[in-house]
Amino acid sequence: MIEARHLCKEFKTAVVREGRFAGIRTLFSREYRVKEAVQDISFQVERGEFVGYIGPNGAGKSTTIKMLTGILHPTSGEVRLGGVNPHRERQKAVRQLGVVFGQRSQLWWDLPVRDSYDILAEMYGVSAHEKKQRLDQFAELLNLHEFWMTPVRKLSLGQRMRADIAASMLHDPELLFLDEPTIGLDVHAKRRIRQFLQTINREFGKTIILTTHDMDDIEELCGRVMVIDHGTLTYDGTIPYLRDKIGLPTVIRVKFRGAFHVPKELLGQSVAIEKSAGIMGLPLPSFRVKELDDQTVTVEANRQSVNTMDLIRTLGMWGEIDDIAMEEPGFEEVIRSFSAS
Ligand SMILES: Nc1ncnc2c1ncn2[C@@H]1O[C@H](COP(=O)(O)OP(=O)(O)OP(=O)(O)O)[C@@H](O)[C@H]1O
Repeated sequence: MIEARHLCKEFKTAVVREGRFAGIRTLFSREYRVKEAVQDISFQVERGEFVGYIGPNGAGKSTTIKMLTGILHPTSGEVRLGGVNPHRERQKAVRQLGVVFGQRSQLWWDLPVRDSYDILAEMYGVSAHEKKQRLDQFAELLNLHEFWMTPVRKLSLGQRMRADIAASMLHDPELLFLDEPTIGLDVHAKRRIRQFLQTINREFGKTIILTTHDMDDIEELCGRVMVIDHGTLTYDGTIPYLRDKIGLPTVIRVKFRGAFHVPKELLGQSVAIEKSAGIMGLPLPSFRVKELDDQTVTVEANRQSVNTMDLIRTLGMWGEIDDIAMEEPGFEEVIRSFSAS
């Protein structure tokens, strides 16, 4: 559905001069600074995928999305959306493409929401019957009825986002690009938008690319995640694989029944697991005792190197285990650690 081949984007900005008449001297300056915002990015997205596109501020996410949607011309490289080049065949590309920028609305500020849909339907050649059918469906899924007749400028941020997402889907595109659609929204509004996106992906088979700083969005919605940093793609795969690759420790809380004994000197220390057959020359797998109280011991272990059953067996030697809870590292932590590494 999407094919990006060796995409690059450079921005040239004039070097700002200092001192007297700086503004005028800058205007006539021939000195430029080149920013390589996106450097040689290639990937493919299949029909029906839900892909998260994430990275730190200034990494190049919006620039990539703008190139994919045909808004920005790449300095070099090529994009194909369902076989169509969005820069050369703009009209054909926009028919199969919906775009939502969280920071900017595509609706008419002073018109009631419903009127904006009438204009968009006219622009995209959507028949009255199709428009009604789709709007009925979206109105129910996104609860648009509550602000149907309200001018866009009077909508809350959550309402505006819902109205914008419905607008982007009015011509029934196969592909939806969303740039920060949940930015600034409360938990309730985020949930509603996530549910809608899930429905159009799973039930209607739409392909979705989502850019967000909200890691819960990514974790709840995306089967695949692409990480961009300093303009280059640093990861492309699933979330569990990314977690494994980083190897952040899993936190394991063990509650004991009755008396148990953990030598106090082990607190904060690494404890080796005496497992059956270690590999010659390699250190024994270990875990770290993080906290200790009357009933529970909290330990950290890297599940890449530690077998959970071996770990539980070792903890079982300290007392009778009543309950075990495991906490995987949060996705945000995984990404932070990935970018730092
Ligand atoms: N029109 C432009 N002219 C010059 N530099 C630009 C332009 N647009 C973006 N940049 C620069 O390109 C780099 C990538 O910007 P981009 O907006 O794509 O990042 P981003 O990952 O979307 O960031 P954020 O999460 O903060 O929105 C940044 O260093 C930015 O300053």
